[in-house]
Amino acid sequence: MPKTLEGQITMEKTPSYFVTNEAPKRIHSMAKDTKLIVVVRNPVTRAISDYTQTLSKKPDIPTFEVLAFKNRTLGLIDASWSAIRIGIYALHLENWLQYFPLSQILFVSGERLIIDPAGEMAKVQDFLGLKRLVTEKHFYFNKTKGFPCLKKPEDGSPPRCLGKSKGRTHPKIDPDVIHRLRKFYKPFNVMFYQMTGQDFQWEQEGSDK
Ligand SMILES: Nc1ncnc2c1ncn2[C@@H]1O[C@H](COP(=O)(O)OS(=O)(=O)O)[C@@H](OP(=O)(O)O)[C@H]1O
Repeated sequence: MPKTLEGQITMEKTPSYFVTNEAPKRIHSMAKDTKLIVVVRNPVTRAISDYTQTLSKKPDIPTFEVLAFKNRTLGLIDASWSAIRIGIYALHLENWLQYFPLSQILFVSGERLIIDPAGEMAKVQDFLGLKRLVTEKHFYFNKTKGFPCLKKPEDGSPPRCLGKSKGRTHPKIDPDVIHRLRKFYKPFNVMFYQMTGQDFQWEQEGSDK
């Protein structure tokens, strides 16, 4: 970590911290006033996205449908597969709440981040006690990329989209498998909404498209 000067905040991004058992205790013992930001998306889409990322590096892995089940005939989901386990957000959050109050954690909706990046960034800036400097004018929707991209109107620098590995097309997954995964996640999602006081609406039709 670089030294943080007066008036500065230091930020660090490691997605795996959220699901690492030892992380809350370690971060708390380092700085208990640390603010935490977690971007969460529909766990079904998250699992497919995770698989898509692995597949791009290891094209020979079994299909998503095969990996998702311990026993497909019995409909038994393999919750030990990391792509699935990571999406059990309530389980991971419970671990963090042993060390940090909810007020120190901001949950950003991954879906809203795509639909309304400026709106989600306003929440992030408020949470960090920053002036709302990043606003609507810093985003535009890039039709080729299919996602919002960033521009800096102040200095005239070229717009910037996230890299090729973000926003890839997902493979088509058997609808029955999607259905079973939705059912699997539902109680954990409901628990997560209760714990956070936020309804992410992942049960709505089409939210995992
Ligand atoms: N603006 C913008 N541009 C591109 N992609 C965007 C954007 N906003 C959110 N997303 C979604 O971010 C997903 C990739 O993030 P990751 O969590 O995999 O990133 S990281 O590996 O943790 O760095 C990525 O998931 P995939 O679509 O599965 O690739 C995107 O859906």
